[in-house]
Amino acid sequence: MNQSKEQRILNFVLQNAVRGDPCSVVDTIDKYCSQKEWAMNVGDEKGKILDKTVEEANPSVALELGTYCGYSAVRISRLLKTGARLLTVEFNPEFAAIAKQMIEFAGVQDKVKLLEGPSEEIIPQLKKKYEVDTLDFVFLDHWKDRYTPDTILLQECNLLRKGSILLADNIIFPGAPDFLNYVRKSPHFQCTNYPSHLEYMQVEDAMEKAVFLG
Ligand SMILES: Nc1ncnc2c1ncn2CCCCCNC(=O)c1cc(-c2ccc(F)cc2)cc(O)c1O
Ligand SMILES: [Mg+2]
Repeated sequence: MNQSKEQRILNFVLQNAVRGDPCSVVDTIDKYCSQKEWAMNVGDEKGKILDKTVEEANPSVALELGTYCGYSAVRISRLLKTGARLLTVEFNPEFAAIAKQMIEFAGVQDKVKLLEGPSEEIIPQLKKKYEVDTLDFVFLDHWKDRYTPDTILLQECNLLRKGSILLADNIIFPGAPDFLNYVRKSPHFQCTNYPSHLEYMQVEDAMEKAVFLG
């Protein structure tokens, strides 16, 4: 049975990156996906915006929606302080299996908890089942039409606190127009737009930061 693209990306990392070195895993995925096969990792240009936002948030507890191959989970967790943790949610079991191996190869498995399932099921479980009080940082990179309902769900579950930072990928391409409308119109969020480009392409894209005001 021929391999999936995600399996080919993982194999390229296992053969070319340095085990236990998150930066080399991130760079190796970018090398493969810019030279061999495009894939929907956040990529290095938007990844630098992600890095800056994670450093600004300096989170004790971070949530990622949409793990895919684990590129941004490795990218985020490499910046976390001692004792801090990232919960990352993946709906697709094949992607989750690849991401698990990617996270372990990068050596960040002690900082990352991979949760398999749809975001709308996992989010209501975070407090009781995953012992979360509030989230300091949330990276939205899953189904674009889930950004708004999940942002509302996070508020309903009291998972945000004054100053919680949300960062959303793909604001322009594929686009998340209802999310943009929702957070920019809401008195509960202070928004900032970061123009960029679609990963590995010269197509316009952007990220939106939305700080929860309580
Ligand atoms: N826990 C959960 N709950 C719900 N859905 C969940 C989930 N966990 C995963 N998913 C399911 C998300 C599937 C991937 C989401 N990301 C995307 O769809 C995405 C697409 C592009 C793209 C760009 C140009 C093109 F020509 C084609 C595609 C780029 C990106 O940066 C993207 O993030
Ligand atoms: Mg994305």
